[in-house]
Amino acid sequence: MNSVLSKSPVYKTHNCAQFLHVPAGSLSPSPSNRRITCLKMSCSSVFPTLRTVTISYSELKDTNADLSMKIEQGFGPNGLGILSVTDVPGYSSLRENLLHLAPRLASLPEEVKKDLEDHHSRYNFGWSHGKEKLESGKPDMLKGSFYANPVLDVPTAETYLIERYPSYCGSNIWPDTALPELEVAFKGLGKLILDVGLMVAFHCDQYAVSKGMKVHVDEGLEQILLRSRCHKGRLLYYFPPQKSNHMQDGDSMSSWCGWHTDHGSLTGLTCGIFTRDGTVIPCPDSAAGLYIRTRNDQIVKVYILDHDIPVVFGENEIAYQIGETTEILSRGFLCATPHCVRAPNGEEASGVERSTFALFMQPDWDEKLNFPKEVHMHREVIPSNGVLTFGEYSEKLLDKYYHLKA
Ligand SMILES: O=C(O)CCC(=O)C(=O)O
Ligand SMILES: [Fe+2]
Repeated sequence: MNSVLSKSPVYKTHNCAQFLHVPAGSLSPSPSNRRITCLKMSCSSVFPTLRTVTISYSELKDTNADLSMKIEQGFGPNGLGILSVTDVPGYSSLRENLLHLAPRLASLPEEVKKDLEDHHSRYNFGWSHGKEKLESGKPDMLKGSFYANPVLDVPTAETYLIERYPSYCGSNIWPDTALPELEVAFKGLGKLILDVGLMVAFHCDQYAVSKGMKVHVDEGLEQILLRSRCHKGRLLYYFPPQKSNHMQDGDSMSSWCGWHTDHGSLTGLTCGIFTRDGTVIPCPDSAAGLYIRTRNDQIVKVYILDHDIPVVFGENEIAYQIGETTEILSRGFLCATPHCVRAPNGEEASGVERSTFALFMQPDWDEKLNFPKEVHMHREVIPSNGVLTFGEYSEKLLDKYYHLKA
């Protein structure tokens, strides 16, 4: 395996931040009706900041609550593209437990991390560092990722499926000896974000119905996600400036994570933590963090007002974004969210690391996707009958972007 690894080309993956760049014309020109304020950033540029739409956990779990307005403000054609869920029981400690393990994982000896790599899945299971590409085409050394399915350690035992869809059908790889806490912490947070995400999906379906869309009882977002074996968590660790090259690209908006839309259905995101030598610190550069491009082509930094102090969305909130597959299947009622992550700049940014977690909720590899006649994304991979399984669709996208087979 090592000899294969040493010769292996650099891959980009579907979950990777740099995988899909947003075509300029793909965003709706309609004006956003969200309240916009401006924040002066340390780099002397001014970016509008918007408060995320928030839904409390108790509202969300009430299946009789009409949350259509909030779903529309968050995910609809004029929405911001992100909403966050507050007051989720047990969330804060699960988040802290897992995010603190990211710097520890990243600082394990290289040979230990090598054993956690999975070339066959194009590094979509286990440890991945320097296997994905930056916008410049150079290997992405800025961050390390650890991928696992938080629900199923072995999604299938069928060899032909593992060969056909290695990025979904492979098995989890846990650092049982080097970092045994990781498995429990990863699964705990991943499953909670999934459970809350299913509730978000229920209300997305209700919204689509309220807009007159015919959603067959088995074909709504909630049911598609409920029966999927393809959910994938990604623990992200952004290396501090001196250990990476990002100072070279430091002035660009997407210096830590390029502009992209996620490929699956719904992504759950934690608010990242910033650390120096493993100790939590406030982020030294208010311009650093998650950015979103709105439907009217405005770039905004995502804030919520926490005790009236603007901070990157609340550390006790789970943010959700729409992925491309949902935009396609909902015929545009729910829109994918272009986003990127900016690294901190300046003297004080030295030694600053960022850790966060994303859960990519996506349809099962066997799920038949009926594409509409008019699609503005990846038209060339969709056959004339408009039907592909999610597994086929994902593999075609990997081939399209990378021309590389594992
Ligand atoms: O680091 C973040 O906050 C976002 C990461 C992300 O967008 C991704 O992994 O797709
Ligand atoms: Fe993303």
